[in-house]
Amino acid sequence: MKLSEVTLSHHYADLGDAFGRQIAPTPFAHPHLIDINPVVIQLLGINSAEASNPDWAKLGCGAKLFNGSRPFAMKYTGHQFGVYNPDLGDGRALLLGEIEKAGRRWELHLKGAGQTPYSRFGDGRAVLRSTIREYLAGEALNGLGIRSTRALSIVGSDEPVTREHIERGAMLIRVAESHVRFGHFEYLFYTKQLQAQQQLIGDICRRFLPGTHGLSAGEQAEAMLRFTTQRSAELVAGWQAEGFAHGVLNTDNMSIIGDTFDYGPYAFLDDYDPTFICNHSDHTGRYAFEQQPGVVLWNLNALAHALSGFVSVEALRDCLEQFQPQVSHAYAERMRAKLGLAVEEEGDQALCAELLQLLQQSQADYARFFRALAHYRGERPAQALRECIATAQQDALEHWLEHYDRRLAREHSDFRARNRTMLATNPKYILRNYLAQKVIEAAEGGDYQPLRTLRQLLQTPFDEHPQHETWACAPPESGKRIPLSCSS
Ligand SMILES: Nc1ncnc2c1ncn2[C@@H]1O[C@H](COP(=O)(O)OP(=O)(O)OP(=O)(O)O)[C@@H](O)[C@H]1O
Repeated sequence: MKLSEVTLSHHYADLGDAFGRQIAPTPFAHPHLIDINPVVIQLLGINSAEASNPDWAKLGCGAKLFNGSRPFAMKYTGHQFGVYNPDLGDGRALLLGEIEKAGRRWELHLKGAGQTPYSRFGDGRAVLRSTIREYLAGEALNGLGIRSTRALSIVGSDEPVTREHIERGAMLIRVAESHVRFGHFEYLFYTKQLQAQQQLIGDICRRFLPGTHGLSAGEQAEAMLRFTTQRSAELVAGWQAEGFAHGVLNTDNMSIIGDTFDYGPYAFLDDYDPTFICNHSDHTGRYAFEQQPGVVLWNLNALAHALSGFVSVEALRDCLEQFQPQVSHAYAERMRAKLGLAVEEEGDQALCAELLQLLQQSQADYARFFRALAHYRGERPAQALRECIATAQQDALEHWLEHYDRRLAREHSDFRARNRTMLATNPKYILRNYLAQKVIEAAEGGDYQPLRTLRQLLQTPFDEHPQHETWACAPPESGKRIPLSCSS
């Protein structure tokens, strides 16, 4: 499809006034295209050659609208750091509409598009820094097989936007199968709009749970909660296995379809530190890395409560009780794959726990250790692994390797097969904070090539790219733990 042939439909705006307001974007005066995502272009069924279409700069900032576009600010609320906030909604983003491709409907959401009725005191803008971070993170998580929103484009401007410093405004077209958050249901529940809530439950069911067609409102609400619980469990298991800390797991940042949603002060772990807090506004560690499964369950409780007009307490409880076993199962599966274990055994959890303890005590780089483990073939000394581990923990490493050797001996595959699958499971390229920072600084100076290179590497994070070896390094001491705030 050519860009000029793209026509959006907009089922969400058709749901009615209870769900938000139609509102025009406030475009940039002098927009320029910073990057267009070739993978997402294809996903949407747009011809690859259209990547060079000059219209993207205008389309990516609302200066020109896609055919059929009906920019719409969605109303939602949510629990932020455990406290209910009734004043949320799309304060700087607009749902433009959706494109259907191969039976899937992709919504386009323009972030940074100016003020809306839900902006409160905000300027409705996003800055280049946070836009790049969101753009790259969506690709990084997708590349690792973890559900996430993605982005189609980044458009920059010369418009000054005041944050801690003066920065430049940018916009991003976010793409997801749904932008509905837990907070949408909380809003309709706390404002006692149960009929509208039923409409939204029906809408999610129609799109994602076709088997629920014809069921009662209560049955549909329960099916939706089961679906969201399962998806959220898989999601958080993926984060824990790949070392991703979200940083702001408020219920307005929780997607009903289990996508990673809203990238603020997130970080991938460098050293394995389960207590890691990536958000410097999180003084109590509510959203620390190791707290994520518990916090996601807390959020699911908030969602369940919001559905209590339709579902009995017993059924809600039953749904939520599935969460912990679902997380354990999904996490164990991912960790077995990371360890190169095809067969499931009872002692695997202990093997994994022992390793994580070793990595933590050693302050070892999480991603690099697993990548090195893929090349391990029982050699002594296990030099590449020893180099990942602190001197004081070398005996513990030896002990763990003996355990691992015995375990590998019970696998059916040989080294070559294990090496191949482990290299396709343990990424070589990680979106480390210092890399994102490097790319942002280049972009702020007008050089977008590092951004495009890193985006490409993250889209195929398991492949070797010898010409880009430096992007696969662990950070220097000075690049670790760059503190980030929510300001975006
Ligand atoms: N610059 C801003 N102008 C207006 N509203 C804003 C601005 N920044 C954040 N908000 C609003 O504050 C609330 C919380 O913001 P948060 O940072 O969680 O979301 P966001 O990054 O703006 O958007 P999303 O969750 O869609 O990714 C939301 O209602 C959001 O729309």
